Amino acid sequence: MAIFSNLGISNLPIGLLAVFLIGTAAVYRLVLIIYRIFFHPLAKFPGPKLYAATYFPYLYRNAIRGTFAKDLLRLHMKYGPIVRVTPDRLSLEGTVGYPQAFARRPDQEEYAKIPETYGFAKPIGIMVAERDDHRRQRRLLSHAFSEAALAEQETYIKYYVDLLMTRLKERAEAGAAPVDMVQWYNFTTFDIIGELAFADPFDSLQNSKYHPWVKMIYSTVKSSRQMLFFVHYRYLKPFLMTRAMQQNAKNRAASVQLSATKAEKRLAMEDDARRDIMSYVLRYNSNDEKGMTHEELTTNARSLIVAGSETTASAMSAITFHLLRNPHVYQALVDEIRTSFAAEDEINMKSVAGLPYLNACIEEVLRIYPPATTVPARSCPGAMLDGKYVPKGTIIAISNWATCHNPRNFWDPETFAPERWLPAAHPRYDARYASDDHTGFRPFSYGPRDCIGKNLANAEMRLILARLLWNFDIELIEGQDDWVEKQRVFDVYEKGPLMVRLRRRCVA
Ligand code: HEM
Repeated sequence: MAIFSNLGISNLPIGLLAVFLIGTAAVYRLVLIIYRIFFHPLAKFPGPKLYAATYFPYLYRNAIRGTFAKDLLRLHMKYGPIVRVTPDRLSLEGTVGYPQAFARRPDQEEYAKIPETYGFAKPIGIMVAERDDHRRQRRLLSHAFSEAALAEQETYIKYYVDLLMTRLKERAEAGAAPVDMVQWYNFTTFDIIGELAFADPFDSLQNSKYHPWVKMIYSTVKSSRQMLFFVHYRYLKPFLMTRAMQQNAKNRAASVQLSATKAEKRLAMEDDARRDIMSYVLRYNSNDEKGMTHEELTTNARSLIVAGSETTASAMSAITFHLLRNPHVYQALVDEIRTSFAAEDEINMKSVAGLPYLNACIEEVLRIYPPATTVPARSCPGAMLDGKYVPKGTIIAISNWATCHNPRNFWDPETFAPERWLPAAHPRYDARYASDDHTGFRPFSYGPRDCIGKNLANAEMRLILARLLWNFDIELIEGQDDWVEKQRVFDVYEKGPLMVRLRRRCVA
């Protein structure tokens, strides 16, 4: 109350005092809004005024409604490659963001990761570590993702792709009832990465059902996103925090615990005959300051599972959807796969890497349906972007979705056209796509923190797709045209089932 007596208002009646306080708060908000819209250093960047004035529209659409990742296309089409989306946040198209902010910046301060956006309290682990710590961990992990390591891991990957084929053949033979491909791709990618990171698959393919941890993972990612809303609007928590959100938050805690237990189990193993990701890290990990700490090892094991499964399964689900909706593309890919090999056992990671149309289909799905719709945000160190100064501490994030769907960057962007990625010498090359601007197409991000698992992801996608189309004729069950359109995004796509009918192909 000393403050009130200093202001000389301690003797005001309580009602008047309340009016005074509310009035002061309202004037403060008004002045703040005017400042943010007209005088803030980011005022020179275009965007809706409401977004510049308050965090609410961005946070509500992003964290609660899950529509913001796709809304960004409209904003970028209207305002250009840089749009102000909150008082202190800019959304960038990849055409500006990748070359100007994400590229290597030797001798300059980096655009730093923001641990809270991942739900991390501390900068531990490769995803959020600061520059030097990141470099050390990345160097150690990169042994496990080299071409040579990938070749050694093929045995594990092949085992699960074989198992997927077996399970799908069982389904096809049991009367061609429709199957949900989202679920089967999830089973496969989680089993593979579980085997590679923990030496412990989730046995989803074995049991033909979700492991509870895998089932939880989507809700744990969603929970991290939703909680960001309540960081800004704590007082709305009792009104907007639904039972489902509370359950998501509990799932997140359980999932962190389970992955720590699995990682501990792997670290306790003495099996140096294994050639999984951990075996490489441990082989090069020393006990001096260049190695990874125990906490980093366990945190990274979980990060690999989250980063390496959902993303690849999303891309696989979407490629299936787009192929089946575009029969001429489906047929061209089937023809390439079925004429390139004499027998199924010729299909391996090396032999599929050279199939141009298959590679073009994968590039195209990563464009039209980038598994990371928005690349994790960074904090600007104070730098020029597109000729304008962006102050230190401004949050920037690149929208892959807006970049890849903007007709300024890609001709006929809503059409699934693998032809745009073919070399001019290919018989299916189509010159209409020659004007596409590929600068902003970086589905695996760019620079020193780009995706370490991109070779693994591409290898998995090529192998699964080639084996699938070798073995089956596939048909989309009707009534699913809006499968992509209706998906919301909470960092990852909220995918519904993708129902297809599989028929075993008759091989003479
Ligand atoms: C289609 C599949 C995938 C896509 C589209 C994808 C995309 C991405 C993106 C956009 C990033 C963020 C980079 C940044 O913040 O600048 C990332 C990081 C990362 N990804 Fe992937 N990813 C995929 C598969 C995988 C796989 C299979 C693994 C490994 C098992 C993996 C492991 C990682 C790791 C460890 C990071 C952090 C790298 C670092 O900070 O140095 N990803 N990925």
